[in-house]
Amino acid sequence: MQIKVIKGHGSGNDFLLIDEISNAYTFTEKNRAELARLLCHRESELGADGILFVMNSVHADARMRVFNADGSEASMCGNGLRLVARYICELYGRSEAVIETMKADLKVSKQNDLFPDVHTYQVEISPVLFELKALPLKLNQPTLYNERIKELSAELRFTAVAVPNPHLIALVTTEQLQSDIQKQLSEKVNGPNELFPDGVNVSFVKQLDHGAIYVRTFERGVGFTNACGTAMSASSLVTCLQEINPFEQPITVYNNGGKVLCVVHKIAADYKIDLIGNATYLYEAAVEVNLERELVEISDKEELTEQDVYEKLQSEAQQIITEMLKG
Ligand SMILES: N[C@@H](CCC[C@H](N)C(=O)O)C(=O)O
Repeated sequence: MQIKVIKGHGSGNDFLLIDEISNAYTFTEKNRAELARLLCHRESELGADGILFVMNSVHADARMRVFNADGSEASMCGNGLRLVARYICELYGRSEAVIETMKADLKVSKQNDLFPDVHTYQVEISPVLFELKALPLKLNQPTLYNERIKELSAELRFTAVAVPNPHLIALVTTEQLQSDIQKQLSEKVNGPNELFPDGVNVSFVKQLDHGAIYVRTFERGVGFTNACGTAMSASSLVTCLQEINPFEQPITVYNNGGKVLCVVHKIAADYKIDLIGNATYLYEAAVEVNLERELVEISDKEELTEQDVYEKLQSEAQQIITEMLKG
């Protein structure tokens, strides 16, 4: 079969976007998982952290389904949603839209460029759930806020939160960031284990300055990525709860692929987060795929030039991270 894809990224978290609205594909559920495994494989001609399937919705402007590189489906994807936001706004000539995701309909909108000529979108991250059953995390308590998990680390304190995909977050020192603790414990909770039966996205967070943090995430179903949008949003929330950063003010979140802004809102007893960042297209391609024989071949490809300007943002962000982590 021939499939049209757009390869793009949000903070270097890269995706293949497949439009099931304008193209009459007849994918089965099995096909979507197989496509994710085959096309995202880093040794394939494409390679990505996941696939974003854009579909019609009965009650919203469009529907997003996100599949991780290992073929598992995630309930949400913050960086991916910015790409879908751009795609739908451009498709329908709009500056805002509502996108149906697995567990919520989320508002998205076009924003002023975060950096000259970098397409920028804001997406809503919600609902925010602290109940351990929402992740799920099998501990004999209802929530986990800045606490130790003895099976994972004697020194780190973790917060568990679903937005609504599952996140385990620790505020760490530079030494802990530079050690291999994150890799070890992430592999543990994303392999067969009793605590997180569905796996979890694990983030290490370092405060860099007032209103500025660095977040590195090991993503469930993928491994270390350049950035994870829901993780950066959940991490910003954790710093607000710990009174390190303010609610209702932009927090700059640096990551290995660039930077985003997060604004954490407290509405009565609930929280929601605005995630603002790039939605950059790398190329558009037509791909010949044979799922049975696991063959992928690009038949037509148009390289785009947006990445050239994005790299300026990324190198500025990288310099700041290096300087701040030294200090
Ligand atoms: N990269 C995404 C999250 C993708 C899903 C995640 N790996 C999961 O399985 O929950 C983001 O930007 O939020």
